[in-house]
Amino acid sequence: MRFTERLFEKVSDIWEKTHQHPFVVGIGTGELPVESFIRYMKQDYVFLIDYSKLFAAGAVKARDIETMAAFAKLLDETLHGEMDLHREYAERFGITDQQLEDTKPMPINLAYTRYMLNVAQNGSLAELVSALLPCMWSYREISTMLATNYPGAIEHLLYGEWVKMYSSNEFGSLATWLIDLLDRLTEGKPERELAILEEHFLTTSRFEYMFWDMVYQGGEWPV
Ligand SMILES: Cc1ncc(C[n+]2csc(CCO)c2C)c(N)n1
Repeated sequence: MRFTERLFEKVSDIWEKTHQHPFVVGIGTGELPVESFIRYMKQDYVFLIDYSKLFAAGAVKARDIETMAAFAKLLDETLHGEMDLHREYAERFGITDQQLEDTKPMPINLAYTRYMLNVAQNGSLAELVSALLPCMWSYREISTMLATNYPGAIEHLLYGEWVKMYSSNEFGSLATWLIDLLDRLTEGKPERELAILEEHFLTTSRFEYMFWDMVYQGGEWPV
């Protein structure tokens, strides 16, 4: 069995729970309150600033030029492709780029990015990829699930662009590249090392769920 198949099984419960989360379902039905989506966009924008640094760390840790170049492409894709989507949405809501950048991360957002940045600083390339992969892979699963289960989702005036971008083949292939990379990096690795990678994958899958819940519930600091 490929190592990533084992990972997929490990997180099946939390990913299933994510697919049923009212925020995710609300994007599909189009019934998500717009204030929740604005909160998500702003939090996600600052999330992506930190997240893109993980790709820079991946380029540093890579052992060959091809892998370095692929991480550099991911970095560029996030800062331009994906964050353009957020900037376009923000413009529709009358939010400036500066306001987006000045967003203060909520507790779960901060904990999630600090967890991954810590792995980026202290762990191996395989650890880094295990920690950052649920973000990319779970979005591919969520957006293709939404496009299949809610055929109108892609045309929705507000949330359609979101579903379209994340369910695109281009985005899907970025996740596939990382999945294949992790399988290559873990070939022949001892169980003691694999268990650490599995733990990172489960932890950040849980953070993904908590991120959706944070932007749905409010998720602010107590005072
Ligand atoms: C909390 C959160 N988790 C996952 C993603 C999805 N995502 C982040 S980077 C990337 C690929 C390259 O841009 C993808 C698909 C997100 N936006 N926000």
